[in-house]
Amino acid sequence: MAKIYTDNEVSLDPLKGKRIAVVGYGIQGRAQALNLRDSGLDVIVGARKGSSYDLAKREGFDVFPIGEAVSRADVILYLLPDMVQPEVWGEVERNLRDGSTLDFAHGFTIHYGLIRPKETVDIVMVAPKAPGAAVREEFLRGRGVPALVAVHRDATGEAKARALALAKGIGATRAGVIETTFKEETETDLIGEQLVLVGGLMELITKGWETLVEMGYQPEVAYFEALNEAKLIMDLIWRYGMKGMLERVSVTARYGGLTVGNKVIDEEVKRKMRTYAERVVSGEFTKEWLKFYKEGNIEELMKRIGEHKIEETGRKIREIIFREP
Ligand SMILES: NC(=O)C1=CN([C@@H]2O[C@H](COP(=O)(O)OP(=O)(O)OC[C@H]3O[C@@H](n4cnc5c(N)ncnc54)[C@H](OP(=O)(O)O)[C@@H]3O)[C@@H](O)[C@H]2O)C=CC1
Ligand SMILES: CC(=O)[C@](C)(O)C(=O)O
Repeated sequence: MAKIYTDNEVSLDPLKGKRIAVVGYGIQGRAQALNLRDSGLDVIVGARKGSSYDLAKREGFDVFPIGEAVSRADVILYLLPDMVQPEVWGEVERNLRDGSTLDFAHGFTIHYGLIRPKETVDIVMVAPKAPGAAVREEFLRGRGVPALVAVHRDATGEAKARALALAKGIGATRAGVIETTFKEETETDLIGEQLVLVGGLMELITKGWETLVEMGYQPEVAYFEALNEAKLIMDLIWRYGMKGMLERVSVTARYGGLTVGNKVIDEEVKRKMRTYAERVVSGEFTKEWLKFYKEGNIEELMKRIGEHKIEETGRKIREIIFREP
């Protein structure tokens, strides 16, 4: 069983008296900066001029150009998009102080050698296993989201203590933090988001919805069934596990789910999962993603699902379900 660090085992002391620069005030940057500040730590933000810069200012942070923020900090959270990190790296590297700690929320650029920090800085990772919105929302509820921590290089002799303190500062030790490596976090995160969390879920839901609609059922009924209720069932699995969920749905659903589910998501699906997982480990996915990032257009890819009929149905339903009271 992996060692899971929890709140009472971890101290913020390694970060006391240290200035933290959060570079990038986006999905993770904003959530982590707000949580760290609420935890009583000294936080500044590094951002380019634009909407994130303006938001960070509005939310009370001292905001600096990225290089200047880095030069002022002892601990730097490098929270730009993975593919952007190498492009901005020069401005960061020129301003990194010896003995500082460089933190990542995903191991991608270090694991694949896209950036190579100088020997005099720590390289650590605190990777929330959740979207940024949940990192903030759970923190405000007095809870936290689990995270992974890793030390790629310990130049200061304090790298792990600082990483665990960062995990505590964003609230992750309230849930639990597992120590890993940059390799394990990077590969499991890429595999998990492709096979299950993003790719797998989108396709399972849309193909379930399409099946119902093509059989002549109302799209809205199909949406309630295949998407809206999926979240509620997932909540049960999240809180009570698979068996706990089964104990909280009808006996008919229990039987149907247990006897049909594994015929739809069968061994052939699992074989394909393994194929695409190996593609991550071999580096083939990253090579393809690097090429697409340079030559392709992610917005074009987004259009494919954004224009899917389920989205049209969903927009209408969400306007009603989430209407202001
Ligand atoms: N999204 C998530 O929930 C999770 C993300 N992560 C990891 O966290 C890290 C940050 O990702 P995420 O928060 O999604 O990033 P975002 O896509 O939210 O972008 C973060 C910020 O980067 C800024 N930015 C984009 N391009 C540039 C540029 N060329 N120069 C300067 N600033 C730029 C944007 O500011 P502007 O407003 O100026 O465009 C934006 O605010 C990544 O390593 C990611 O893998 C890990 C777990 C979950
Ligand atoms: C939210 C999360 O952890 C993801 C899906 O891996 C990501 O956004 O990179």
